[in-house]
This record gives sequence, C-alpha cells and structure tokens, in this order.
Amino acid sequence: MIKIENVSKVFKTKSGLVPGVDDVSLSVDKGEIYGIVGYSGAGKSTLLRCMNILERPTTGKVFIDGVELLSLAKKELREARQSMGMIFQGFYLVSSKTVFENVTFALKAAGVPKAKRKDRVLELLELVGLQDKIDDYPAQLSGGQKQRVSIARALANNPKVLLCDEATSALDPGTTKSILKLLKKINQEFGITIVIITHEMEVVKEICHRCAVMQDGRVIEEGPTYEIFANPTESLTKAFIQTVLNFELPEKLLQNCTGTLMRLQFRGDIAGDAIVSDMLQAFPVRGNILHGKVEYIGDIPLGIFIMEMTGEQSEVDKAIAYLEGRVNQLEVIQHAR
Ligand SMILES: Nc1ncnc2c1ncn2[C@@H]1O[C@H](COP(=O)(O)OP(=O)(O)OP(=O)(O)O)[C@@H](O)[C@H]1O
Repeated sequence: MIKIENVSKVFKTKSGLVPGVDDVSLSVDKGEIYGIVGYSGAGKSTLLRCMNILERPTTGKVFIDGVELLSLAKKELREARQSMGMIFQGFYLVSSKTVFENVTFALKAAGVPKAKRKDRVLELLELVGLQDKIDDYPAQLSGGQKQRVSIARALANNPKVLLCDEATSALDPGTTKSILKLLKKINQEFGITIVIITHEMEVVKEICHRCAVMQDGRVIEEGPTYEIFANPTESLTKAFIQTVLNFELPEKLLQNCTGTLMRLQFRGDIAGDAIVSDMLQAFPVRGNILHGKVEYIGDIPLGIFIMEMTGEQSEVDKAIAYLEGRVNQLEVIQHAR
C-alpha cells in the first residue's frame, strides 16, 4: 500500500543543513496498522509527512498503491493526496466553525456537491460518536472529542490511508485508549491502512500489527509488534519496551534479596510455571517468584516472571543455563550477595 524507497530529507536552514530522515526504506501493507516509534527529533514526523509529500523528500521514492508520488504533476498529486487522510496531535480544528462545519469543510474542499454533504457528515459524526455535538464549537469539546472531529474530517473523502501524527500524545491515558479503539474499529470495518507515529510504546502495543523504531533519522529495527516486544535487538528498542513491560520492584524487597534475581520472559504459548517447576526438580536450588504477569501484545500473551534463586552458585549457574534454553529471554537483574 505504502512503499518508501531510500527516502532522505535534509532541511536547509540558516545555520546549515539539518538531516531529518536518512535513507529510510519500508513498506506498509494494505489494511495494516503500522507504528513508527522514536524519541523527539528522531525524524518520525518528517517521515510521515514524506508519505503524503507534505514534505518533499530530498532523495528517494514514495509509492502509494504502486503510484510513485514524486513523479506526479501538481493536480495528480492533489488527487492522490485525497486518498490519504491525516490527523495531528494539535487537532487543527477551525475554532470559529461548529463540529458540523469543520467536517463539511473537507467535503467542500474536495468538490462534493452541497446536497450530498449533510448526510455524509452525519454518518461520519455517528461513526466517531459525536452525533450529539454537531452544533458545538471546538472550545466546548474535550481533547478526545476534538480528536474525534478531526478523525471524522480526515475520513470524509473515503481515504485508503490514515496518517496519524502523535494523535494521542495530548490526551490522558483513558481518552488515549478510547481513540485507539476508534482507530482499530476504522481499520477493521473499513480496511483503512493506518500509520501511527508516537513516542509511546503503549500505543504500539495496543493496536499496531507491525512497527519500526527510529533514531537519528534512520529505522534501526522493524518487524511484527509481538516479535519486537519478545525479541528486541537494539538497545533503544529495549528501552522503549521497558516502558511497557517493566515493573519496578520495591527498593526494600531488592535490598532483602540475597539470591540471584532474574527476569524471565516467555512466549504466551509456553507454560512458564511448568518450566520453573521442571527446573526446580532438576537442580538443587530454590526459586521464589516475586512477581509475575502476562502482557497482551495485540491479542498474543507474553509472560514475565521475576524470580529469586538461591543455592550453591555452581548449581544456580546450571539452573540458569537450563532456563536460558527454554524461556524466550532471561536477564539477571542482581547477582547473589
Ligand atoms: N522544517 C524544518 N526545518 C528544519 N529542520 C527541521 C524541520 N522539520 C524537522 N526538522 C529537523 O529534523 C529532525 C527530525 O524532526 P522530526 O520533527 O521529524 O522528529 P520527530 O521524531 O517527529 O520529533 P517530534 O516528536 O519532536 O516532532 C530534527 O532535527 C528537526 O529539528
């Protein structure tokens, strides 16, 4: 659906050239939700804006549905852009216009005849759950409601793709969940391909089928979201994942631990507790599970245990080697004291 080939963007500023995106290639399949995660300044917005040529890449190619956008004439590019809706962190609603007028505006701009606009706007506002706010002004709406209006506006002309630029970053966690649920519904019911850029790994975990991690303008890691969570390779990816999967043990508990403290991670299709009980039978060590939980990445479970192991160090080492061969990840957090 979207194919980015060796795209780079360099900004010319008074103080010199600033790299925004550096030789990125990726593709987003039709009907998927694709996340791009990275810290501020990583180049996410620039890359997203290159997808609809809001930002013209310095080099590289951008294909939408097989059409190379940079080769299009102005009029054709404008038409191609209509197949891509976009929403932003700051909503960008017109404050002097009502909810109804804000959405109608997109139809008017696309040349939809007046007689056809009203029904379409009502349909869109029903989809986003704002049918009772038609005559309200943006100032009367909450952040979540404003984002719903901007989603209705972005969908007005039946785009194939919805580009989301930090769409939930200004919202509280509860509202974020409800907006993500709406995006998921739009993806499932209408098959709209969604690209989301975010600095929150939680957003990726909630709804993205695949994701890319960006740093210094480059994509450093990419893959199905579950694989990225279960087997991250880059340290930045690991840091992002920790924000979702880590749980802090109380300081006092850590101080009282004299054994080897470890974090075990295993895929949902493995019974983690059975592995631990097999290990305890095979080696003369004691294992004390201090914490355990199962996180759902999309709909697939990922299990995490924190365990303290005590016993002869040589036996503990053997038990660790045994576990390493069976769980998906094992990290020693604190050595025996
Ligand atoms: N119009 C511009 N002119 C000059 N430099 C720019 C411009 N837009 C972005 N940049 C620079 O490009 C780099 C990438 O910025 P970009 O906004 O794409 O990152 P980001 O990951 O989206 O960060 P944020 O989440 O803070 O927006 C940064 O160094 C930024 O300063």
